Amino acid sequence: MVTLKVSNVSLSYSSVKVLNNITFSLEENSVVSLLGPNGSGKTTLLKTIDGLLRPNNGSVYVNCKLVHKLSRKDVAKVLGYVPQKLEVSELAAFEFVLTARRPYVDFDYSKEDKRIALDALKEVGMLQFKDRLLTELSGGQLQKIYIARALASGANVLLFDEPTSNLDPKASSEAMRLLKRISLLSNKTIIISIHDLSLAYRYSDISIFLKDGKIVAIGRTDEVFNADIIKLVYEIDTEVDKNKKIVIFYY
Ligand SMILES: Nc1ncnc2c1ncn2[C@@H]1O[C@H](COP(=O)(O)OP(=O)(O)OP(=O)(O)O)[C@@H](O)[C@H]1O
Repeated sequence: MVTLKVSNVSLSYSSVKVLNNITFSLEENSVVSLLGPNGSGKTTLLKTIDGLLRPNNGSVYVNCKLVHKLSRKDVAKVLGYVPQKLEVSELAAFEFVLTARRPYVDFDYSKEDKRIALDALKEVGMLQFKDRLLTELSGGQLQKIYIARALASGANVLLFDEPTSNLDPKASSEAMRLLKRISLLSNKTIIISIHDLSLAYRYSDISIFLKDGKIVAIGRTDEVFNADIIKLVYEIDTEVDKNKKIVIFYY
């Protein structure tokens, strides 16, 4: 089932066009890598999908609903956006994950809300850290708590802006494995903006390559990931090793 449809989206900051006629549809149970050099428009596209930025042209639909017509409360029920810079407040992990239930709450969180938050913490393997303050977590642990919060929101389209950028190699692959598992178990569509080509190649089902605000290539990762596309997008020489599922760079 198609969960996200981006149709002819263009967006300019002042007079500079940053997204140029972006069109694609995604289905549930998929991990999607959003790739492209610095400044190619990845964050702008994620924020536009989340309704934080309004496109000059085109539309974004989630579960067939036009995102820019929804209230922020209703957007939070269908889309979870996790920015690159994770904010750290003086909340315990459980309290923070519970805030994902705010759009559903009139007065106070229900037993069901609390159960959903605990289940999400369990899902990401962080139940034992539920009472730990966010300020006292490592970068990898904090990323997992943010993933738990996105899960607890009930949204079926989750957007992550460079979730691995501050993580060491082990924590990065753990986070990607977790997102992959969640997409399969919970019927989510997960878009991840990412610079690590090997992680994208190994863990994503679909890849979207952006350059100068345009889609250069989109399709199944095993079909679109090749040295020619990477050269076109990043202007570097690589070899894509299909057996080891890694991208080797020739500097
Ligand atoms: N608020 C803004 N006002 C004006 N220009 C902006 C604004 N935000 C981003 N830009 C410009 O839009 C372009 C796309 O930026 P964006 O952050 O979407 O790229 P990106 O692909 O996410 O980059 P990176 O990989 O470095 O995070 C860049 O040229 C950037 O300078």
